[in-house]
Amino acid sequence: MPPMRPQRGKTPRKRNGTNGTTQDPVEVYCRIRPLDNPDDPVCIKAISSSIVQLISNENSTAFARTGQLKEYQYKFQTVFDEYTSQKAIFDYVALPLMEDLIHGKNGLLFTYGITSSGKTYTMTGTPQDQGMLPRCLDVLFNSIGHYQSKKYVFKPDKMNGYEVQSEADAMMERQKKDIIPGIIPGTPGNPRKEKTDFQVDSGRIIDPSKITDIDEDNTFAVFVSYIEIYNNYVYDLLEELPFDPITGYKPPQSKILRTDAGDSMYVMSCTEVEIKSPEEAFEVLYRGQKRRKVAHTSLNAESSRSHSIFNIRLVQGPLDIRGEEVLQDSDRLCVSQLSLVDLAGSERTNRTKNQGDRLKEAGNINQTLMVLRTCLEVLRENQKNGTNKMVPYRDSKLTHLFKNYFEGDGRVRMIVCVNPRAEEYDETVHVMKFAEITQEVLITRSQQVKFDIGLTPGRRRMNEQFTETVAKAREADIEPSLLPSITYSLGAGFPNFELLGPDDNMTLARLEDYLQDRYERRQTLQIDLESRIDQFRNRLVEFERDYTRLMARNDELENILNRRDSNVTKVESKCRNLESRVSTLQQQLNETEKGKRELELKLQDKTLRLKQERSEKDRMEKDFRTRIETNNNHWERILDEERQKIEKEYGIQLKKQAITMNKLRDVLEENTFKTPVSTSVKTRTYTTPGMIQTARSESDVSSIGSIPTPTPRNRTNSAIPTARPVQGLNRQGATVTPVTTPRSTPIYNFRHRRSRSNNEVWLDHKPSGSVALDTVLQPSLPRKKSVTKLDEKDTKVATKYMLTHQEHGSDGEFQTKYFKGSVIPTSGGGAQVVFDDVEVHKQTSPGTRKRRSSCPQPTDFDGEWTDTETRCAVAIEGHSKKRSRPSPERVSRV
Ligand SMILES: Nc1ncnc2c1ncn2[C@@H]1O[C@H](COP(=O)(O)OP(=O)(O)OP(=O)(O)O)[C@@H](O)[C@H]1O
Repeated sequence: MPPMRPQRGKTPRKRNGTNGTTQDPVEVYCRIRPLDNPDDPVCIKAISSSIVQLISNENSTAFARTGQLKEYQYKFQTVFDEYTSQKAIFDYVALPLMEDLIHGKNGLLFTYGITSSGKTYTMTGTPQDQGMLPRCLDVLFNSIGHYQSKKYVFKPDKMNGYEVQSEADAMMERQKKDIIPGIIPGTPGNPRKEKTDFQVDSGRIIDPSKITDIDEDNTFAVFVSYIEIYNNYVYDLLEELPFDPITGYKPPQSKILRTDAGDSMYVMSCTEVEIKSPEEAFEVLYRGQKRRKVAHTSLNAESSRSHSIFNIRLVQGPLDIRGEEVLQDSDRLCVSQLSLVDLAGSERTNRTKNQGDRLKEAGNINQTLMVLRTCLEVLRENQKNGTNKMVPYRDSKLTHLFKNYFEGDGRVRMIVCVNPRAEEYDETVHVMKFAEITQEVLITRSQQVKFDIGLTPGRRRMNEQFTETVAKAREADIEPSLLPSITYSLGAGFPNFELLGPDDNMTLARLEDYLQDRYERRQTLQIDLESRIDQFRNRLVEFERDYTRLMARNDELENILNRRDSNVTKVESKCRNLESRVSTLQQQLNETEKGKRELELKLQDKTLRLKQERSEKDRMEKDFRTRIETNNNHWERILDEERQKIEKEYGIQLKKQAITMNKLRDVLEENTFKTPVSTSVKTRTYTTPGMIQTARSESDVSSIGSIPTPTPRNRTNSAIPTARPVQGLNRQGATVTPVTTPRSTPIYNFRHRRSRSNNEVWLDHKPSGSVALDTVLQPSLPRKKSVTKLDEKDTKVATKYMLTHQEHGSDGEFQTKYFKGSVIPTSGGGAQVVFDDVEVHKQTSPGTRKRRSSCPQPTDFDGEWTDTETRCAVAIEGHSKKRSRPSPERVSRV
């Protein structure tokens, strides 16, 4: 690499023409902070040294949207789990940036994450467990140690650069600023020193790391500045605020960003404090922190409400040729800068419940982070697609200030801080996505800075050695020039040999002596040097031999170590796999148990409902039975009443008939006329089987309005005995039991018998209270007159008579009986009804109905019913033509 001139002291500068230069992605690290309560569920865990696993939960938005639990894995440069110490993180992340700083390169380290994820803790830490920032300061001062320049030798030029002052000027300024104001404590030039958290007596543990690879021919000065970006305004946290005895300190004014001559961004008139020790730096840090906007929120007791930027600037100036003083040339200065940025945490206002100022702050914080994200996205897109979209750096102060870093003027590292609490899942997903984008942004690698300005290297050492030797010689009262082998100096400067004239032999002799002396000394030094070179070469050979041996040994050990490391890695990855499997299984077990519990609950619920249904059914059944019983009773009572009424009427009629008969008998007796009763009875006997009612006499028929209720029959069709005399045949029509009651023999006038043609007129007698049936099967009465009460005149027009009677059957079903008969006029001018058919309609509930088998059982019928012909006839409403004899009781089942 060609030697480079150190750059002039500026903040990172945009480099043009990055073609051909190496680019590195932004290095992103992930740190998972420990839980406040170790038993809390987590949403993220490290599954290897570079991979984290993010797992959603039932409360997450993703689960609410998809109903599924999701798992994502994200890869980082390195993942630091909750057990990683601050020191380890510093060594890994910040120490290389410190090396860069000392080697003249710029760096940007920022912490990013949601509120309370440990950003401030990682950046600052506590005195007992310091974060990146105090450790950086420790390491810096450990490294530059006594190579520091005297105070005020380097001086900020207020335009983002530095000037060099002579030792004398610097001393004057020291006296003016530090020594004189120090006599009067508390004056503005020397603010009263305040004890800081990080002071040694507070138990602070100094980080012992040191960077040894340092250019000793340079002299160093450290400057720090501390700014914050609050609500998109830049404030200088180290600014001395003007004090008014009445109103107190004036509020700070926001600063503006400017571009310097080299196109680099800087905060104009920002205070830069030169510090000579870490303690001085902590004092400054503490002073700034007191001014920083921090507030209590529901998620963090001390939540940063602003983005804070702590800049460490290292100014390096080369020593002069003697290695004594810094070269008085500002162009030879090299300034490098490390910016340590503690971003404010992104937060969702619905979670923090912030109001007023806090809400406004949160809005600004989120806005700035959003701009940062957009800038990185555009940068990535430009780099990937070769486009040249404008990156909106100017949309926020933060991105505007760090524009140069993203355009390739220093190394950029980010620590993504994560709070593993399960509740933080939704926000952590966004953080992870941001980290993913950031890792894809490429930054041009800074080139190595060489501090070669053409002067002999090792000047400082030589000068120190010389000064030391001279001091020793003076102590021993020896002329330093007499110690050539030690001092390696040709002596004091060339004396003033001014020739007074061409004959000034004395001066010439002195000059000759001087030159001789100088030549001899040179010879001596030469010989000494050669012998030293020989010695050195021998030692070098020895070292080389040792080195080769040690290298071989080192290789061996490294191999062993690598093997061990790989074993450890394997075991670790196995452990992690097992752990993740255990947790997956545990999760499955939990889910299964949950499902089981739910099913058990459902079962209990169903059993309960079943019980309720059963009890409801029982109750309904009981209710239904009670209603049937009540209905039965009701109908029985009505029928009873009806029967009694008819009987009563019938009794009256009988009495009347008896009187008439008596009168008639008297008349007959008087005329000595004898009626052949038995013969007439015989001739008037019906031959129709199934006839269940006989007319008694003409007077009986004339009072047909009180037709008696048909006599119920038992299964064998034998009439159940009633009080009234009945004459009829059994179903077979074999047995005729004529009633031999001479006085009540009905007179049947065959001349009045009407034909059974289609001109039949039915008298449909439905006593009031009959229930209308909506069944399919209904008696077929083509022409009919419906009456609820029988009137004598109705019998004059009707040829057929049908009485409807409804009751509950033996099985509890509702049945309707239709008693059918022919209305036959009597010789006396009245009418009689001869019942020749009974139709029974039974109505059964489908639930309780017994299903008939397709093949009828013999027990369902008796007698003639079992033959096919009869069975067919049964199914037909009306009368079969083939049936010559009407059955006494036809049963139509509905
Ligand atoms: N690695 C850790 N070890 C122990 N405690 C931690 C760790 N990280 C964070 N904490 C603790 O968590 C709390 C919140 O941390 P911190 O203030 O650093 O969060 P933050 O991300 O800076 O939040 P904000 O963005 O609101 O400022 C603090 O009390 C801190 O001590």
